[in-house]
Amino acid sequence: MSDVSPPPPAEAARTAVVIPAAGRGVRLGPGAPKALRTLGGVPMLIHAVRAMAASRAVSLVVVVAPPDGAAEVKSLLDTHALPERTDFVVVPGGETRQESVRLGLEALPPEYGIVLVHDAARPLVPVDTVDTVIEAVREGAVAAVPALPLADTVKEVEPAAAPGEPEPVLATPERARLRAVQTPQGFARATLVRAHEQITGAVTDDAGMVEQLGEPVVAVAGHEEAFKVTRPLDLVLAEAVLARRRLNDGF
Ligand SMILES: Nc1ccn([C@@H]2O[C@H](COP(=O)(O)OP(=O)(O)OP(=O)(O)O)[C@@H](O)[C@H]2O)c(=O)n1
Ligand SMILES: C[C@](O)(CO)[C@H](O)COP(=O)(O)O
Repeated sequence: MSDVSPPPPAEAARTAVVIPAAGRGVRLGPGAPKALRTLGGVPMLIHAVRAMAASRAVSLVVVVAPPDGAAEVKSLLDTHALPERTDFVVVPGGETRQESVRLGLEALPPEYGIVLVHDAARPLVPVDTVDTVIEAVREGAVAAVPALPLADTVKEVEPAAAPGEPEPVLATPERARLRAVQTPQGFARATLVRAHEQITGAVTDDAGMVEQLGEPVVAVAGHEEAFKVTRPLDLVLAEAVLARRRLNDGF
């Protein structure tokens, strides 16, 4: 598998990526904002930016930095090697992921018809997954999400009133119909912008907002290495995946 994708067809709509990177990383534990913590000595955000810029279809990456960290993020982008064919913009983020994505969308120049949203917290997504999402949108999907089948059985419960109390199980959804969705999620820009203008309730992903508009969303093949670094154990896994890649690449 190459770590850079083939060039896009000349007539394809231009594609930009918004990377929300403004979260604190509370579940990861005390320390710097999650996106600025290192993996293999390189900030997680830089891994995520490189993963997006590895797609030749991507010509702009908008990084949504921690609200007081835009200068630091700009300096990180200046001091790490990144492809010259890609432009980079940094904007300060907001209180929630949703608000951070909206601020990133507002920074997009008009010529970008396709927008991907990718968590800085998914630093190791392979370029093939990025290209699969872009391809689905180019071929006419309004929204496309990378997704994987589940290994665990999932239960719907009545959430406990206090932590540690038993939770009554309400239902067991049919696992074969469930998917764990990842990022980058890809969109026709106009639809994603409309979703961020109209949908105000709490959501956990951008595709969910598009679903609330009544627009169709398709799931495409995700990848195990696109996992989200959320808790301390995820960092251990991410370091191991990175070490294996470096060994395979011979550096
Ligand atoms: N106000 C926020 C909150 C989150 N994010 C980003 O959204 C992505 C997914 O969020 P998550 O993994 O939940 O990150 P955190 O919010 O940092 O984690 P936690 O909930 O543990 O604090 C991350 O890249 C995070 O930086 C953001 O840009 N702005
Ligand atoms: C967008 C996302 O990564 C899709 O799985 C996920 O919903 C983000 O959730 P988080 O709690 O903000 O990390």
